Amino acid sequence: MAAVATNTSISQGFYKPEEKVFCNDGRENQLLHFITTHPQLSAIRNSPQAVLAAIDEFARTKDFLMNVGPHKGALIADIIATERPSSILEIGGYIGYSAIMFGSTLRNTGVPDPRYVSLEMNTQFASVSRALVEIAGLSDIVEIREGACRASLQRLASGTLNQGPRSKKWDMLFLDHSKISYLNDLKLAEELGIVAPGSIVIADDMKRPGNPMYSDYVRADTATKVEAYMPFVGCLSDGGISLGNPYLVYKSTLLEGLEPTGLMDAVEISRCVDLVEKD
Ligand SMILES: C[S@@+](CC[C@H](N)C(=O)[O-])C[C@H]1O[C@@H](n2cnc3c(N)ncnc32)[C@H](O)[C@@H]1O
Repeated sequence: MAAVATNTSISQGFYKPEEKVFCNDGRENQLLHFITTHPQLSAIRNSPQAVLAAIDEFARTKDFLMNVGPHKGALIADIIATERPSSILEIGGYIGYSAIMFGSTLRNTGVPDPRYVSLEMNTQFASVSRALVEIAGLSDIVEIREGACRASLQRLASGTLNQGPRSKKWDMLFLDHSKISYLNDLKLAEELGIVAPGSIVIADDMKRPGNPMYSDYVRADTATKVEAYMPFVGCLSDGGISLGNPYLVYKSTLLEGLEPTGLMDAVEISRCVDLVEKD
C-alpha cells in the first residue's frame, strides 16, 4: 500500500484563493466524495493527520475551503498540547477540519476523559463533518452538535446535552463562526458559566477581517466593562443579546499566523484569569 503523506500541506503550497462564493455550493459534498473515493482511503482511515492532508489536498487542487488551515491550526494545536485542557468547545465546525486537528491533539495529550464538542448550524456541513470525524477515528471524543450555537450553549450549560465536562465550565472555547456574533456569544458563554476563571478563549480571523468590538472587550479592564454594562442591567430582553459577566478578567494576546491561502491573519488568545468582587 502506498504511504499517505501526512505533513505535505505546508510544503506543497496554499489553498486556492477565496472567491465571492466560497462555501455551500456543493463543494462540501465533493470533498466527502473526494475522500471516500481516495485511492489511499484505507491508509487515510483512522489517521487524523492523513484526513487533514487529504482535506488540504482538495483545497489546494480543487476548491477553497474555509478551514482554520495547517498554519494557524498548528499555533492552536501547540496551545492545546501545552495547556492540556480536558474539554474543548468549538463554535463553527464547518466540515470538521479544526475538530479533527484539535480533537486529535487533545487525544494525544493523554488527559483523562477528553471531550471535544463542535457546534455547527448548517445541516449539510454537520453531516460532512461527522463523516470525516468518523473516518479520522475520532468519534469517541469528538461530538458534532448540529444547530444554532446559542440554543446549544444553553442546552450544554443546563446539562441537557450529556457530553461535556462535569462542571459548566469548559477549559477551552474556540470561536470560529460568524464574526459579528463572537462578542455576543462569548458574553452568553460568560453568563452561563461556560467561560470562567481557568478557561482559555481562542478567536480566529482577528486580522482578516478583524473584529474590533471583540478585541476591545477581551482586552478591556473590568472597570471599563462594568461601566459599559451597568446602564443595561435589568432591561427586559428576549435573550438574543447577552450582557456577559464584566467581572471576569482576561489576559489577552494576539498571535499572528497564516490563513491557508497564505495571507497573514491572527488569533486572539484570551485567558480568563480571575473573577473580581462586585463593589
Ligand atoms: C469559518 S467556518 C468554521 C471553520 C472550522 N472551525 C475549521 O477551521 O475547520 C464557520 C462555520 O460557522 C458556522 N456558523 C456560523 N454561525 C453559526 C452559529 N450561530 N451557530 C453555529 N454555527 C455557526 C457556519 O455554518 C460555518 O460552517
